[in-house]
Amino acid sequence: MSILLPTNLQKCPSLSPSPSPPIHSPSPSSAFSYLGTRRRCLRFVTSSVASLQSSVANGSAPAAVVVERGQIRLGLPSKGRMAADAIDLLKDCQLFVKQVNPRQYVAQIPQLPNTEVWFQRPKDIVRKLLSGDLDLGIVGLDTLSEYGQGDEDLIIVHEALNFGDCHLSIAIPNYGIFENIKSLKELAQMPQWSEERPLRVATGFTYLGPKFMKENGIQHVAFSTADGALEAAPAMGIADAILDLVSSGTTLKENNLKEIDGGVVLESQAVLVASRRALTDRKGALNTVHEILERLEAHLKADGQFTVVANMRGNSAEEVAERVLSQPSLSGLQGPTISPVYCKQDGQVSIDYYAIVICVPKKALYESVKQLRAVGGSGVLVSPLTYIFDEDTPRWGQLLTNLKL
Ligand SMILES: Nc1ncnc2c1ncn2[C@@H]1O[C@H](COP(=O)(O)OP(=O)(O)OP(=O)(O)O)[C@@H](O)[C@H]1O
Ligand SMILES: O=P(O)(O)OC[C@H]1O[C@H](OP(=O)(O)OP(=O)(O)O)[C@H](O)[C@@H]1O
Ligand SMILES: [Mg+2]
Repeated sequence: MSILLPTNLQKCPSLSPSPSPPIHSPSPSSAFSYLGTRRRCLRFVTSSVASLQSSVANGSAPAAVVVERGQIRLGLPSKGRMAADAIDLLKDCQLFVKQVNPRQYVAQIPQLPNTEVWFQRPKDIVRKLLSGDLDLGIVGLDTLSEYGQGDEDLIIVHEALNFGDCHLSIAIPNYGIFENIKSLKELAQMPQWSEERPLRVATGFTYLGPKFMKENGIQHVAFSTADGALEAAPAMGIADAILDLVSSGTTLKENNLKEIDGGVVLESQAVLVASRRALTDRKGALNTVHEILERLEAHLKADGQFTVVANMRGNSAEEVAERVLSQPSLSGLQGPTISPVYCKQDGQVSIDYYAIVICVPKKALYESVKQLRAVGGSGVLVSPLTYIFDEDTPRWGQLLTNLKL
């Protein structure tokens, strides 16, 4: 298996041995002061030339010490598909990112006064988490996996932010020698591939691609890389297959390519990621992550649910509860809330109806309405839910365990 790296990386001057640079001691200063030589010097404090070389080769930044600074830094995608959705998600959590104009790369969230937002390309968010220049970030799992390369410093705090859905998948032409190939196994077993003439795969994922092929025992593979429009590579004769992100599948279809069984490397969506070092060593980082996580969980949990209110005739709250709970989709989050509906008839206050309130998953709405009707429910009102704050935040407990706190 071989990887054809872009020539600029092969010739990168940082890959050749160089004398040790001077060591500068870190000093607290404004965010901007770390963007120049000072940060590069700081990195050398903990990075040997050898580890720096390997970091440069795999595209990640070397590990750094936690430099003191007043603000927690959250990296958000500066452009592309994820940018607007990330800001919208935070807005839905009542965290309003105040960006004066789209070309300004730093912004504030008034609700989190100790936190500043830095807009960066998704892959740079991952690199800067690793180098200690960011503490938290929102990126796609694909980008995190490719550029994070399983680094233990990266902790996924929330793995399903509900946007940026796509998968990383191998695709081959649906014509010629590939016409009847339907699976990765069949692709690997084609007699065409040998040491001298490997299966040529074009991809931007030069870490995940070879790793996946190795894990699947596929030997005769060579990777080439490009920044985009990879779907053209097979028709141009540059590659036999591609490994790229797919969401609607339109680009593959329009370029006469198909996915194959066993060819999905990764299912991806946006995730909230943090630097372990920042969470354990940076004052305030853990509190910030707790608040963001609580808001995210409350919003995302509510996002999949409707509140359903209905009236039901009955003799007592218990009797109505039994009828409601006899239906599989009507138990709500903890059970239905049932309250008497007071009516005045002939000067007398009586209770003939009970109001029931339940939360139902959006996908189960119609089924729930049918079940409500089946047990005598009427006047069904459905409204969206904004937040569900549970007693505790499950992911927070997992995070503390992960951090051994
Ligand atoms: N159809 C899709 N194609 C590519 N990415 C997608 C798709 N659907 C969702 N995504 C998500 O959006 C992320 C960002 O994609 P986008 O193309 O906007 O940025 P980028 O590729 O990192 O930047 P650039 O293309 O400018 O280098 C991807 O890493 C992935 O998580
Ligand atoms: O399944 P689909 O919905 O068709 O989406 C998949 C395409 O979208 C992305 O390309 P992008 O638009 O980022 O262009 P690029 O290839 O130039 O990066 C990705 O690299 C695929 O080419
Ligand atoms: Mg792209």
